[in-house]
Amino acid sequence: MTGPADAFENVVEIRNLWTVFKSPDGDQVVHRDLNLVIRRGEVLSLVGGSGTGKTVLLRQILGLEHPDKGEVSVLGRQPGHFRGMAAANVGMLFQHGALFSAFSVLDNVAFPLRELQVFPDQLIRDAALVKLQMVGLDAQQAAKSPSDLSGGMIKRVALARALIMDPPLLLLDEPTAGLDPESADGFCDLLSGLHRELGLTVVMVTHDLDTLFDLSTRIAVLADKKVIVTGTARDVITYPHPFIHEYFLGGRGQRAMEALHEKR
Ligand SMILES: Nc1ncnc2c1ncn2[C@@H]1O[C@H](COP(=O)(O)OP(=O)(O)OP(=O)(O)O)[C@@H](O)[C@H]1O
Repeated sequence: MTGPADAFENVVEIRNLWTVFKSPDGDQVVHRDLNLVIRRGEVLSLVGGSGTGKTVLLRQILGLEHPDKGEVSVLGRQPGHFRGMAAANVGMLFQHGALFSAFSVLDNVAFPLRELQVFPDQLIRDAALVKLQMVGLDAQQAAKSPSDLSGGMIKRVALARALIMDPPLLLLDEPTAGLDPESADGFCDLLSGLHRELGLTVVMVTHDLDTLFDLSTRIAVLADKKVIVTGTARDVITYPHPFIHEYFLGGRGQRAMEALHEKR
């Protein structure tokens, strides 16, 4: 099956991007002349210190924010220009799931389709149930309220909602944050399977090195207000930069590196 992403080898193109936040204390430059291309089918992870603008970049790809200068294009168009169909092109898994607490699981997943006011309700419910099944949840869980779910289940429901319109591009903000190691492993396995089966392009922000090494096909490192290096885990780890040295070769990085060696 071919889809909208098949026509584009570069699913996301970010060219000469500047992001500046104005405040009474002066302007805060977050991105300065940042460039990044995300190719079809890859799992590109964004890594960087706190406040380097990783989440802002995801929001710009989604079209929720716009750069001060430069260009972001998704499938050849500016993200804000999907005319209400953004969810059909880009699915977003927010850090804390962002479910509506007053809605059932099923209604949360169905929400983006209902918003379109195009499809009959039975079809929408069936589509939501199929997506819940894809993330390992059954009809019994569909009737529950988000407050009855574990952290891992909330992430799964939020993922089902992000995928409801079969978007070719999926954005993940800290997908395993707050999960215990077993749930985090299970969620990584699920993401990895869906990436393969659905042929998704994925952009992920994560601070968790296990998740990073498990899922990424390529890593982009943000420092000095731009992308300083992109490549495989091995490529970026050997790039000479103080942030990379501290991040990957400090105590926690060493442990993750040992785990990476054990896997191969
Ligand atoms: N709407 C906004 N108005 C003003 N400043 C903002 C806004 N959104 C983000 N910022 C600032 O931009 C910087 C980058 O924020 P962002 O959340 O993207 O960082 P991050 O790399 O995701 O950090 P972390 O890893 O800690 O989540 C931060 O200093 C943040 O305070």
